[in-house]
Amino acid sequence: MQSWMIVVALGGNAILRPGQKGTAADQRHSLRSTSRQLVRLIQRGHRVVVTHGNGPQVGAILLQQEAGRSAGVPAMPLDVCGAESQGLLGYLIQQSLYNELVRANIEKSVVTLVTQTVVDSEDPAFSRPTKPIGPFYDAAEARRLAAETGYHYVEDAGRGWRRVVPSPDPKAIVEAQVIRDLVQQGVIVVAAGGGGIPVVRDPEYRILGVEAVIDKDLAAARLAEQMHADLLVILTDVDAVYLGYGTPQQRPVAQMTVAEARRYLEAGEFASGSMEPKVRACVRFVEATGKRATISALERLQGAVAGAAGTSVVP
Ligand SMILES: Nc1ncnc2c1ncn2[C@@H]1O[C@H](COP(=O)(O)OP(=O)(O)O)[C@@H](O)[C@H]1O
Ligand SMILES: NC(=O)OP(=O)(O)O
Repeated sequence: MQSWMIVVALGGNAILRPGQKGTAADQRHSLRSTSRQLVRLIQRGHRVVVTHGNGPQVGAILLQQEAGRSAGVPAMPLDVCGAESQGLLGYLIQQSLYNELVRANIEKSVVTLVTQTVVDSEDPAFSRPTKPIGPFYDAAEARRLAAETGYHYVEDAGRGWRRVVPSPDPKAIVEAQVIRDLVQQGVIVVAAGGGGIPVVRDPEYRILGVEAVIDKDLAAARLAEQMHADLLVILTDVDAVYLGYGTPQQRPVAQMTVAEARRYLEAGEFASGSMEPKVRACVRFVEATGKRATISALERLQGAVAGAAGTSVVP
């Protein structure tokens, strides 16, 4: 049996299902089946690093900051809210994985690491917010909120209007080496949640948090690259990447080379803000390492790792 180091990026539906409000119980419930799938990988001898999105959660934490203002509670900036979301989700994932490991009679430690991701302070993304976070609003409500707060709202993939914040490109994961050391020791690590807390370097090489939310798929690719992972797995709510998605001619892609993926990206086959960053993340990882990356649904995780389900991106 091959033992791979695998970075698994969990999509939104691994934590919250459509129609759920986002209570702790909702998130615990969804995470139970997610953890079962991850533990099956561990049973097969793979070493796993788990990363996850935070869009709904960091948006909710921001709203809680604003609600607290009237009670005189100081509001925290977006980087601190990102750190809070790593703690919130890391705790739920870590506990859920722990319980599934106990159920499977596997003795392994699980830890969550508060993780920082270096971005470029000159990244043009800072003046062009694109990352949707928090709840969905109807158009009128979004217009009212925009006028009231000065925040930016956009229509998100036909699902409603959401606040958008800057999303700079992740350059490096500050804690990558310690994550790798822990994984080599057999520890299951939850890291770089929400793409990691965005930080910039000053001329003395110190780091400082900045107000943004990083795309978790692009950050997962950086993490996988820095960890020398054997495989990057991006889990979402579709079984594969499709060409002609949403049209009567749509067809799943079982495998694409980096060159083919680039051609499809240029042709606009993948919606920006959803499938486009996932494919781009895979291209980055495969190009940098010569290894394979795969995009699939949570329920197909075992098949996707084996290369028998989902969409594989290969050199
Ligand atoms: N070409 C495509 N093939 C498959 N899915 C696509 C494509 N283009 C856009 N999508 C959309 O991408 C969505 C997954 O992106 P997103 O919701 O951002 O993922 P997650 O929250 O799981 O990270 C799918 O539900 C699908 O509607
Ligand atoms: N940070 C991030 O990409 O979160 P979502 O996947 O929830 O949008």
